Amino acid sequence: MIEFEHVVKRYSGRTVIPDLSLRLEQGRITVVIGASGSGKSTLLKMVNRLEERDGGEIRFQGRDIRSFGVEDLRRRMGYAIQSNGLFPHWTVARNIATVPRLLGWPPERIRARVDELLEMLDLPPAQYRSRHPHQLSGGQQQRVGVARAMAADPEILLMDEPFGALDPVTRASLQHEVRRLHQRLGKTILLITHDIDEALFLADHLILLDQGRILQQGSPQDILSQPASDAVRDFLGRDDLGLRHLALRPVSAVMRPVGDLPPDSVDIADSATLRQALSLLLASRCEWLRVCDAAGQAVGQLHALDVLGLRTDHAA
Ligand SMILES: Nc1ncnc2c1ncn2[C@@H]1O[C@H](COP(=O)(O)OP(=O)(O)OP(=O)(O)O)[C@@H](O)[C@H]1O
Repeated sequence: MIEFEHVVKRYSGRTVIPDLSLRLEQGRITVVIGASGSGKSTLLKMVNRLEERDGGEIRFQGRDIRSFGVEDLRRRMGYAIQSNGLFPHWTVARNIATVPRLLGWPPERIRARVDELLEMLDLPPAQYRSRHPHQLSGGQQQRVGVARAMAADPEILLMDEPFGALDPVTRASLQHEVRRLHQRLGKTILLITHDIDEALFLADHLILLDQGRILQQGSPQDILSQPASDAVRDFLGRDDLGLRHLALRPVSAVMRPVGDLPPDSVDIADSATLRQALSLLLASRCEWLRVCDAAGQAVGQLHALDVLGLRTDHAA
């Protein structure tokens, strides 16, 4: 859906992106991760032409992005940024309605869409529709920023560190929200972050950027299991590689059928990751976990060695 071919970008004669080629596939979450100054925001802004490239070509739906009117292009691409960019004197509803109003949607349709998005993002419309941004928490403001980016049902969502300014708990909850929305709506998303755990959690396709060049790209699993260089290993945090692997696998992938369990076993949700399972085992000092579904029904069980990928007969 978006292709970069030998793209070059310079600022005042200084090259920040020397030669970048990549593809963003339809319906996929592509995450670009890189250190500060590696060119992530520049890459993203070249997609909606907030920055113009100096060489190469960028295509959207097979056409050079310069062949679209800038306004048309931006309406087809939702844009959510770290500082959320909400207009302080406008209500939440008006902020979300920015693009639909520009597109001349009838008021009933706008109202229905605003309410639908507020519901989707866990902000009950009756309570939040008429508030102003300063009457919201940081996390709620970010949600409204995401709702606004999605309002006119864009073909692609561009997200520049959308949860950057949030505390870890709110950040984790919004990451889950984005995953859930993506599973439900199947939108193409390009998200930028410098947080490796966020990148591994959200990405279908991960691009590691360093000084405007791609160090490696692929699925999080592929990159973790086959880092292409020491630079990539450093990027992934050498000492935490194993734990990051565990964070990508759900307990349901390795659990055994329900059977007899010692009385001190502890419950874990079937949606939890092996990393969470390991943490729970360490904290509770038990050997066995009972895996339960959302209704609390046991659906399997897990021994500590299963979590570590070391299942033996001894633990059977
Ligand atoms: N408008 C500009 N004028 C001049 N230089 C710029 C401009 N915008 C960015 N740069 C430079 O281009 C390089 C890449 O910047 P960019 O903002 O794309 O990086 P980034 O990876 O998004 O960084 P961060 O994570 O800190 O936001 C940096 O060296 C930056 O100083």
